[in-house]
Amino acid sequence: MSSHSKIEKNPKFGHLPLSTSGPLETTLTGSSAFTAEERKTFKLHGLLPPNVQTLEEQVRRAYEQYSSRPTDIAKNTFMTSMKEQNEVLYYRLILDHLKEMFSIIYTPTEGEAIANYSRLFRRPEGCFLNIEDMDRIEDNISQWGEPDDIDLIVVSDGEQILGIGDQGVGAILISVAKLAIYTLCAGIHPSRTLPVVLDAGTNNQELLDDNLYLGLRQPRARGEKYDKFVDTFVEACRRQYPKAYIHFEDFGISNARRFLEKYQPKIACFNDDVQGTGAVTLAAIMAAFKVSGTKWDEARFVLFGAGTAGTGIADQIRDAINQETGKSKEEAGRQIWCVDKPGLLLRSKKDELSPAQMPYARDDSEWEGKSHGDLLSIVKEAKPHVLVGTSTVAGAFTKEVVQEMAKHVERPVIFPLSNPTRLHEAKPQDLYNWTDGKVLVATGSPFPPVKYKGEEYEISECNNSVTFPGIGLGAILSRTRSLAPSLIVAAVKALASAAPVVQGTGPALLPDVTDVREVSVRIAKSVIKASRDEGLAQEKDIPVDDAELDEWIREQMWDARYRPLKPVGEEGSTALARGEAGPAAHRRANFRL
Ligand SMILES: NC(=O)C1=CN([C@@H]2O[C@H](COP(=O)(O)OP(=O)(O)OC[C@H]3O[C@@H](n4cnc5c(N)ncnc54)[C@H](O)[C@@H]3O)[C@@H](O)[C@H]2O)C=CC1
Ligand SMILES: CC(=O)C(=O)O
Ligand SMILES: [Mg+2]
Repeated sequence: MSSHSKIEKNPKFGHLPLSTSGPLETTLTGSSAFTAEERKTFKLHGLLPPNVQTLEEQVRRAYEQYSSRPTDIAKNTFMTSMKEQNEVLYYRLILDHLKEMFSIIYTPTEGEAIANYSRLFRRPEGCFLNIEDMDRIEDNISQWGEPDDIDLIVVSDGEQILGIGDQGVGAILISVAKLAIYTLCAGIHPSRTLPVVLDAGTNNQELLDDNLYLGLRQPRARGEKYDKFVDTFVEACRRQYPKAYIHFEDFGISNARRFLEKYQPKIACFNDDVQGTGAVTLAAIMAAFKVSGTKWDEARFVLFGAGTAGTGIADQIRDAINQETGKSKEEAGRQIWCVDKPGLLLRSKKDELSPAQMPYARDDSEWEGKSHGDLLSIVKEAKPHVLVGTSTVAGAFTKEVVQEMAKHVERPVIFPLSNPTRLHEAKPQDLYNWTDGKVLVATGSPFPPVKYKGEEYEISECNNSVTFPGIGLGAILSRTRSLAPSLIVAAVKALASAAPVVQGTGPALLPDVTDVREVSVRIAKSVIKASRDEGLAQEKDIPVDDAELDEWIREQMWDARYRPLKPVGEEGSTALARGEAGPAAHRRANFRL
């Protein structure tokens, strides 16, 4: 069997890096939406009931089936099967019910699916690499297509999945979910992507003891062997898919930033937890300050949980203060108080701090005679305008802490960002109640609207899913050689310019998920321009004119609709659902279990 989406000539732009229109060559067969002509061409009569349906009718039926599933995890499993059967229908169904389904295919429900991966498993989806088979990495990677076929690789080693820790091989599902978000929110062609898990073992005893666990049953590798594993993977990607942009997701605290610093200058890569989270949080803070009138030179920030995400956020805030006020980065860092397990980060504890935490360690002399071991004491002293949680400590923002903060600032900005929902540092409803409705809040996972004094307030979702799709789209279309920090700054500015918007009764600090496709265009445009200005863009045909650039981006965004099909005429094709055909789809379809 062979099927692939060809790179086409567009009448206006000529060659386009991504193909999103025109007929697909395919041998794939099946689905009630095949036209009468296609049924004839592909000899489908007798394999299908006679009524030809539209995609809209299929969506209606699929939505009824979805709605009949009794629990969120059952809905998630249904959607996983749907994706296997018909990718176009899967994406159309979600796009038509984006707000409702986002939390089913992404956080929080995807976290549950990942934790139960080896029990819910039906079919493998993605590329499984393991540390004991290092010699085979290049070969395994090469099976997913020709060098031009893959634009985007999402990879995780599963050590710190969302806030639920080490999930071993189940991490494949975070790579799969992030890629689905790329397609939904930025129109990245689903067949030109590759989800990867790097299985280096696991330290999750429950998984090691589970005889159904599908990953390597051994402790997580560290040190030289582990680094060689990641290096071998990156080098194999560079050789096999030289144009692909690599997104690192949910690596552990000791590795995430280390690899970002190692690879960022050399290749087009991105760490979502460090950079994506930092970018979306900064944009939400900028929007909040437009509402509260807080000035950057006086703003104070307490960041609770100074790990991968927390220090990524700290860096973005520090750089924003530096840009907005002209203060040095060192001076800017003094407006930020980072708190971790032992309390405030202090210089005297430097041996216990990571390199990412070091710039934020406070001088001990500032805190002589003052308590700095708990959040309440730190809030009392620092009097922050902004309090962000990336600690995985549910309920850490207590009534006392929040009310202490509200004593010192008119509009406390509070972002409990730990996922999944059950780990949030506070619930938005409580934050409203405790601050007389003055809080400006955004959360890591979706929350229903808050009811306060007879009004309803939408809660903005401050999740890196608002930023990474647009950044990725910009990086891919410009074929940026690397994602320099200035490209992230460009993305933040584009996002911040889209908020706040007045939504119902209150200001939304970030655009709603239903607008995120438009937001992605905006972000991608900024990233592409920045890449070109920095001399990093390898794509030669980027339009100079703004309106044309907009059109050029939109032309290359994949949408969930059926494209005409034409046969490639190979013998022996099997009956498969009608979906998008491409090399990755072909590999998925070819599994025999
Ligand atoms: N909303 C969003 O877009 C994102 C949210 N997150 C969430 O942030 C959380 C943290 O993720 P990562 O930074 O990747 O994990 P991490 O493990 O790198 O960082 C967590 C940090 O919290 C600290 N911590 C743990 N208990 C604490 C306590 N009692 N007091 C103070 N600090 C404590 C840990 O020592 C660690 O430094 C997760 O729940 C994750 O889902 C992460 C990335 C994006
Ligand atoms: C959203 C995300 O990337 C996380 O919670 O890890
Ligand atoms: Mg993550």
